Amino acid sequence: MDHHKPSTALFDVFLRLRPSSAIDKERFLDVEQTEAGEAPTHITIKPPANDLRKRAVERFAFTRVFEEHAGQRELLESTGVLPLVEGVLGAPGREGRDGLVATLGVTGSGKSHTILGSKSQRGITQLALDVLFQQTAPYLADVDRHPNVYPSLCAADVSEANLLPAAHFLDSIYSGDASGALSRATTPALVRSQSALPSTLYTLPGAFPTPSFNDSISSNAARPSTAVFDRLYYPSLSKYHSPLQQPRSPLAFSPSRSTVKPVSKFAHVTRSIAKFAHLPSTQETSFLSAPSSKRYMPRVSTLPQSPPVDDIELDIDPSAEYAIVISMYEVYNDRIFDLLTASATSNSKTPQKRRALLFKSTESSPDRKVVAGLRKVICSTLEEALLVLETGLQERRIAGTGTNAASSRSHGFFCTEVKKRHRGSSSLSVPGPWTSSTLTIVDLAGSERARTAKTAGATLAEAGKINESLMYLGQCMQMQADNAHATTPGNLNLVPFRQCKLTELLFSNSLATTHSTHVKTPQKAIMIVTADPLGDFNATSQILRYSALAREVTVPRIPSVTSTILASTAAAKMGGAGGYFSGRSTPSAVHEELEAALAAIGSLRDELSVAQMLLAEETQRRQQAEASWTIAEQRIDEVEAEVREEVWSEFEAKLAQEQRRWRAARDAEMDAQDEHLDRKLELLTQNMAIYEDETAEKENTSPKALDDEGPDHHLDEDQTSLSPAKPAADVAQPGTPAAHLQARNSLLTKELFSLEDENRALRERIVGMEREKEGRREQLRSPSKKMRVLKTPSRKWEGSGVGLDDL
Ligand SMILES: Nc1ncnc2c1ncn2[C@@H]1O[C@H](COP(=O)(O)OP(=O)(O)OP(=O)(O)O)[C@@H](O)[C@H]1O
Repeated sequence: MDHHKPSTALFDVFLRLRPSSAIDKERFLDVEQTEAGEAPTHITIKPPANDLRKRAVERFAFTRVFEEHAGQRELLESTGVLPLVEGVLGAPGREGRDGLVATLGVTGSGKSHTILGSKSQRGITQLALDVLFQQTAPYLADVDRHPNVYPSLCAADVSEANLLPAAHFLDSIYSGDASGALSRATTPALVRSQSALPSTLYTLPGAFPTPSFNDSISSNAARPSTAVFDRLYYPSLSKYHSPLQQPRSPLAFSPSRSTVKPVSKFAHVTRSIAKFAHLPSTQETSFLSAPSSKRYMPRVSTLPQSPPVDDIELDIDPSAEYAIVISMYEVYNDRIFDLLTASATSNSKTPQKRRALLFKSTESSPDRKVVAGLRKVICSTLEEALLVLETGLQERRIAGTGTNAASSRSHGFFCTEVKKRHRGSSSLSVPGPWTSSTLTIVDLAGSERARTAKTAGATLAEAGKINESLMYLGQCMQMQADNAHATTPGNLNLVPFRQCKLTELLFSNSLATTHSTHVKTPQKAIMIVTADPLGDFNATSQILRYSALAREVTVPRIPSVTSTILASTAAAKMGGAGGYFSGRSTPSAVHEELEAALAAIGSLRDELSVAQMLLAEETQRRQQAEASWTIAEQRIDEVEAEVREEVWSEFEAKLAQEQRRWRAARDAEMDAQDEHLDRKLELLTQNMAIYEDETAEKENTSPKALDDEGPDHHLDEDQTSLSPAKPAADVAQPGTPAAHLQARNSLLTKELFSLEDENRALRERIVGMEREKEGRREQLRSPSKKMRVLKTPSRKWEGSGVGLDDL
């Protein structure tokens, strides 16, 4: 096995060249040959002959360069993917280490081919899964047989995930019964016959003509009996089959040949089929491409088996128990979407809106960010893992562009989580806690130029987002390459990975994080840059510039005419100015300097065009933001008017209510005053009656005494109307009953006076309040004073007794 040499960079960067189908194009990329036995590490790119910008030849260094003939297995072995797989398994007694493999390149350069393979070749993802299952098979925890395994795995998950055993997951997707998402019923997908296919399927754009009877016969001819087929390819599911309902092969239909090209609307499904179904090369699609609400389980038998990896041996911890958990998500327009939960994996007839997930620290993972809320599937066999992978791929955003018929429009993340725990020395001992390490394989969307890719509308907008995220990725890659060359730790730059979701997801696990009790080793990462040596020079050179571990501008290629002009110009300048160029300057040195300058100008122009594109996107985004701002402002005005209206009517209602309360209180107080007055008058009247009675009595009993006092010595009518005190002549003798009565009379008179004063004062206050109320009404009628009143409702009108306070 060829293990690459270790590097201090966060990523080891490999370059893979794809065999080009374009024969009429000029090759611009050459691999520098090395001594026998050594793998190439450098390439040079030369601008095309008709390049008007006169760019220089550039030389790039990578960890290793794979030429066109390199196969999938060579890539698996020589890029360090196997050490990554070994890393996630963990050394004996040790926790595993996270690993990341990503591909980067221009659209159509072979990223998906490298990661996911083709119709006949498996990609790194399938190969890594195969190796992983082969190595762990004897040590895999049995989720179905040991009831405590599943709950313990769920409890150990730190990402708020929804964990499911594969059989349950596949059953929920392919059973055709949305309600029974988690039932253990027989999987109808396995018993569905050809006749069950919806007839509308054949009338959809991109669909094949109705299959003939002969087609289905012929396609079945070479297949083993259905029972054998299912035992072979669905071993984990066969245990759920009812003995009464023997499962049949998932399909008995192979589409006939068709010249109908699938339209881009269905391209994402078509692509998955084209890549994984074992169909003749002319067949572009199958029944799986129809957008039916029912899903059909892909056939494992149709997936490529090559290259084999049975002979690969890795170190494994024999004292450990393992569980393999698959999850998949995509980053689309800078948002994360689960590929195993979304609409495509739903049986619902109406498409469900996809919910974006967060990359965050969770309660159980405070020191490390994770994609929270993913659906994760526990797989016991390679077949289950491949079916889950296939299911997720059908959800991924793919569209046809001018440069690739099935272009990835999102960055796809395929995560294989290896859970590991110590199984205990004896069968009775308690197993240790689960630890977890993840191998993440990323298929990045390709950078593209709108002009070459001929994209428009939503696809153009997607391209903008893709290019933007790739530009940020480029900055991070350049920074990490510079750091790798830094001589002292003080010269290290901070990799600006928080600029977008993509870089955050790719880089955040590469940096060491510590926790009070737990130190996790940073992930090991590999970047495979893919390029077509006969493809788009500008786009490819740009990717190479920011992804290469090192770059240098080498001796430029000088076109003969330019060379002559430059030579004569230089000679003239040297001769005429007497050392315009220093004495050591020769014409060839001048040429080199000028060509280097031209090369720099060329590369600046490239950067400028990217910047211009980004600027156009930003301008468009700003205009959209401004439009929505205006709409929002209008809405705010409307809402404000509504609120004002509402508050005003509420205020008026409250005012009327307060007025009613105030009137009632006033009436009550006036009644109380009247009653008080009546009582006083009554008292007075009673006293007067007593006085009259006593006087009469005295007159009757002591006529003499009465004669002494005189005939006018009683309260006359004027006295009842509160006349002033009698003259001194009328004053009775002290100690006599008359004097006593006189004293009482004067007391009552005083009291009467004070009551009358009080009464007058009350009347004046009532009149004052009436005036005040009128004044307030006047105020409220004036709109300019509305708000003043509105602002002080609590002081004036709120609370039960506030109006009365003013009284
Ligand atoms: N090394 C290779 N050998 C054979 N065929 C290849 C190779 N690389 C790419 N191809 C073929 O080229 C075509 C485009 O490749 P692929 O879809 O992998 O590109 P991509 O970089 O993923 O593009 P995009 O970014 O648009 O998704 C496919 O048909 C693929 O099979």
